[in-house]
Amino acid sequence: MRISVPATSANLGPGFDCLGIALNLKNQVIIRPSKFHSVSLKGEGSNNPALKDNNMFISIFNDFYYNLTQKKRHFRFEFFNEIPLSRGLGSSSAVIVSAIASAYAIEGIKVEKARLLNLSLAYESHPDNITPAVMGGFNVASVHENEVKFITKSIPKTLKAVVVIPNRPISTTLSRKTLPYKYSKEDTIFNISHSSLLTAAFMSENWDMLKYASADVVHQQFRMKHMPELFEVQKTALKNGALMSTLSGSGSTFFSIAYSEDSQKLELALKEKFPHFRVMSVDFDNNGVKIEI
Ligand SMILES: Nc1ncnc2c1ncn2[C@@H]1O[C@H](COP(=O)(O)OP(=O)(O)O)[C@@H](O)[C@H]1O
Ligand SMILES: N[C@@H](CCOP(=O)(O)O)C(=O)O
Repeated sequence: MRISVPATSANLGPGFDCLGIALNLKNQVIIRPSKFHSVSLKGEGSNNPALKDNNMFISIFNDFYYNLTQKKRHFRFEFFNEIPLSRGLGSSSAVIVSAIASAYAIEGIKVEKARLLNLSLAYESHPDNITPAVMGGFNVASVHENEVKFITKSIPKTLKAVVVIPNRPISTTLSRKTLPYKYSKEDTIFNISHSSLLTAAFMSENWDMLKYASADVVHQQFRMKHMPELFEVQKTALKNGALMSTLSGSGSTFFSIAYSEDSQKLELALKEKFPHFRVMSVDFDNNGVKIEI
């Protein structure tokens, strides 16, 4: 059985914990029953010993597999990872979603995407990464009475993402602890109105509105001040054709959207100015998690 799951960029500026989008940058895993437990890792994280000895995918998969079957079996796991760890591209959500989906799929049990999403919520309480990881596309997601309520919109091929990935990892859990405990009424109104405008812009494909609607005052400035070069990344992106440019999740990646015909110019400008960062143009993903038996 093979399963693939996309990277995700959460928040998109003002939509803290509720907006997210899926990228065609994927983790894949092949799982086969085996006499012994074994793991092979290629790509991102392959030189990280924790991923061999204490792998979050394997522990979530084993828990779900045991709860579903009451059996303990051995498997061979072959991981091919494209999503960098702890860079704000939803690596943990990708692991959670794909581990739960695999435990069901390997037993031939069908699980609806909405159910998979709600099972994933037990491991990540904010739904802005897990929803696009499951569904693909742009997503607005809220937790209402312990259930994720969401609306998905496909992204047309005329748009591309350009990501700038610094070498520095940032743990989402730690980064959330550095945010203010309280916000003023003005800042709250600012973010609610911008997040609503941004959602309407995606839904109506009014791409020229993204630049204004993607402004945020609740999290980016507090996170970016620990890596001030990111302010320069944002300025350079907006000067070179980005329709919007925001911190991806909790960082350290910076995420921009451009018309496909402008994305190469944007990628080159960012590569030239920030040669020490990884810069890539990436298509959007409109499928979400995919399972092949
Ligand atoms: N491919 C992977 N395999 C196993 N665990 C992973 C993988 N990718 C991420 N993780 C786990 O998720 C953690 C990163 O989560 P987090 O700080 O939320 O970063 P991100 O912003 O990438 O989601 C890692 O420290 C690791 O425990
Ligand atoms: N809304 C969350 C999103 C975290 O995304 P990640 O990709 O950094 O895990 C936050 O801003 O903390």
